[in-house]
Amino acid sequence: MMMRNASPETPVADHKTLDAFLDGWAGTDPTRVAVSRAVLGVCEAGRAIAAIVGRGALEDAMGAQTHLTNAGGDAQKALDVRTHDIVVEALRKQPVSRVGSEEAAEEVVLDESAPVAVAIDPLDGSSNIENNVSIGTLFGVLPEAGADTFTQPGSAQIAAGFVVYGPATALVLTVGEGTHAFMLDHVSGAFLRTHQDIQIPKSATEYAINASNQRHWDEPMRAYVADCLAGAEGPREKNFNMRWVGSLVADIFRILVRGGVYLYPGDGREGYAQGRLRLVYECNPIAMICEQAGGAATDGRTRILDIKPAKLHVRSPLVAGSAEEVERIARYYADRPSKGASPLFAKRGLFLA
Ligand SMILES: O=P(O)(O)OC[C@H]1O[C@](O)(COP(=O)(O)O)[C@@H](O)[C@@H]1O
Ligand SMILES: [Mg+2]
Ligand SMILES: [Mg+2]
Repeated sequence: MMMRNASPETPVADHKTLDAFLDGWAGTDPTRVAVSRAVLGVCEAGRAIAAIVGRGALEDAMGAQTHLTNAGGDAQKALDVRTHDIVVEALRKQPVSRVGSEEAAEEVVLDESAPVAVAIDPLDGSSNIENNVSIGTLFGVLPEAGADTFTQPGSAQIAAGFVVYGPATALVLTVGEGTHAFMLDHVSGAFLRTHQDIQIPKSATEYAINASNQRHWDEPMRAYVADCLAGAEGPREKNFNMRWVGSLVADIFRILVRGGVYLYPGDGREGYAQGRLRLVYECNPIAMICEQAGGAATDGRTRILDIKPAKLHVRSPLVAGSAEEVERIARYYADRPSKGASPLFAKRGLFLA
């Protein structure tokens, strides 16, 4: 992992506690104190969820279908519903006005006099719950703005992060001053900083996409991936590797460590015109984390953090990770019509290298 200002005076893994980090950032500023407490609330929930996930199939309420669906039309699994309840109860103890959750059609109002709100995906990577593969919790902290709270653009976020329940339970966090990672010490219960001021490598030789949807993708994405697949003999003149965990948090953690791009374009399947991911509690937190780590995030054309959501559960395509690669993909979108596949367009990729 590359570190900004790395030098003998700047430790890369100072093991500072999350509490000390947040105290240092917040000081006595009332909004920052509330943001810090909201983050600590998510982490309290994260500790509880990590303990459940760590027991795997020994736990009852995990990957079983509930026969319920969420606002996005996804079938809810037992752990989706259980983690929603855990995060809401943890945030109820903090100065949080409302929670906009993937697993509740309407926002959950807690205390309208509180200064900040939390947008959250309580359980990211639901298809991996029963597979013993990393899953996570994704969140953004927004200023309270009444009925308009969750329709603020992502640039309004004061903090964003995710907890990934993998071999280690890790918190990736930004409060607008770089992106940092903390590992959960399961013995003490503390989150300790292990990655200070993460910098995503600018260029990439690895991409993450669900390639089984290739025939449904829009034309710019098809052309981009075709050029990557052509490798050293193609217009990019270098070989690419591909990884797809199927849990956004795990794919982004890898990109923070070694670079690359995460891709979920709009596609031709019914309901997928804007891709699969939700703007407010998935794309926006990831975009702030990536930008604060020197990376970038767009919907292919527009900076994610500039998009004004029409409502809480709207979807958005996502292109996130290494800055130069995200910019290159934006050129594929700028140079191509948004619809229609043609071998001519596939060739035009040659001119974009
Ligand atoms: O199943 P697909 O189409 O490959 O999509 C996988 C993507 O969907 C997600 O699972 C969506 O998140 P949820 O699990 O919270 O619905 C991402 O974590 C992941 O990157
Ligand atoms: Mg998710
Ligand atoms: Mg989810």
